[in-house]
Amino acid sequence: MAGTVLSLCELSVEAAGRTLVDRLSIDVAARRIVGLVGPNGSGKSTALRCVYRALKPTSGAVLLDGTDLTSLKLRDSARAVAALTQESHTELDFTVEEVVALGRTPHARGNHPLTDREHALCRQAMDRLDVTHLAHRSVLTLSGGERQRVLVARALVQEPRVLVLDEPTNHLDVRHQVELLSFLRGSGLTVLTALHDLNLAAQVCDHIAVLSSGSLVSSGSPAEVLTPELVRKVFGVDATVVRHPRTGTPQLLYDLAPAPTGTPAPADAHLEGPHS
Ligand SMILES: Nc1ncnc2c1ncn2[C@@H]1O[C@H](COP(=O)(O)OP(=O)(O)OP(=O)(O)O)[C@@H](O)[C@H]1O
Repeated sequence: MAGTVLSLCELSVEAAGRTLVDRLSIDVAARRIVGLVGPNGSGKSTALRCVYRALKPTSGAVLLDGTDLTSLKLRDSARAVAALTQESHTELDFTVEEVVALGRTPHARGNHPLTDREHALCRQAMDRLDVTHLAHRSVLTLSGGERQRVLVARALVQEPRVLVLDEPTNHLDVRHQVELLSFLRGSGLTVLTALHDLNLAAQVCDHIAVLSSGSLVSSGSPAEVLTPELVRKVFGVDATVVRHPRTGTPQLLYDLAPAPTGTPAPADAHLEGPHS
């Protein structure tokens, strides 16, 4: 694909006698956001691990600007690919600003202190992720959502060619979910992200790839991919697709199983209580 920065080419991962990812091919074009969705255990994190080189594929390759990542020195690929992973955490008693500054490590030469430009980059990333007020706090004292935002800030200061995010909205309250995804959408970054929330994926992703049991089962624009048939087949859930009234992106309304007979209808439920 023209303008492709990252390509997963026929990527397969086998472990413990199982195929976890099966000949997966995905292209991520420059400045585009590609979402990887699928049920628990469908292979999303495993595929992403190959991109940030925590895992070596059994076969196939990950290409960055056409070059097989495994042919690059680890330091060079670490500069180019920043990752926020399920395992991203720090047990060290560092302050928030120290952790954010660690994003410059792949670019550092020897023990040089950060330049003025790098300091400005760190400040900007902390502002964007709304963690400036936490700058001097130990990361060990942060809530899950605060820590997640610090780790995204760290990934941004890396100035990567590609940003790989595994469930970046984990732990985030709705405001910070919306802020993070709005920021990503306007950032011009090239992003490959696993997301569980299909409605957020529809709003933020240019392209969605759906994994099921390690295989790509659908790929295209959110409107092409997020159909009731697909959601039923892959997730086993009935859903109605509506259009977001302002943006027109598809949004899913999930059908819950019918409530047992005798359960009050949700609209009336608030009438129950000590005063009713
Ligand atoms: N090292 C391993 N050895 C054996 N099986 C593994 C290994 N790593 C992952 N798996 C299995 O591979 C499958 C895919 O896991 P993966 O974490 O990639 O799924 P996922 O789509 O990211 O899931 P989730 O949505 O729950 O985060 C799971 O069944 C998991 O148990």
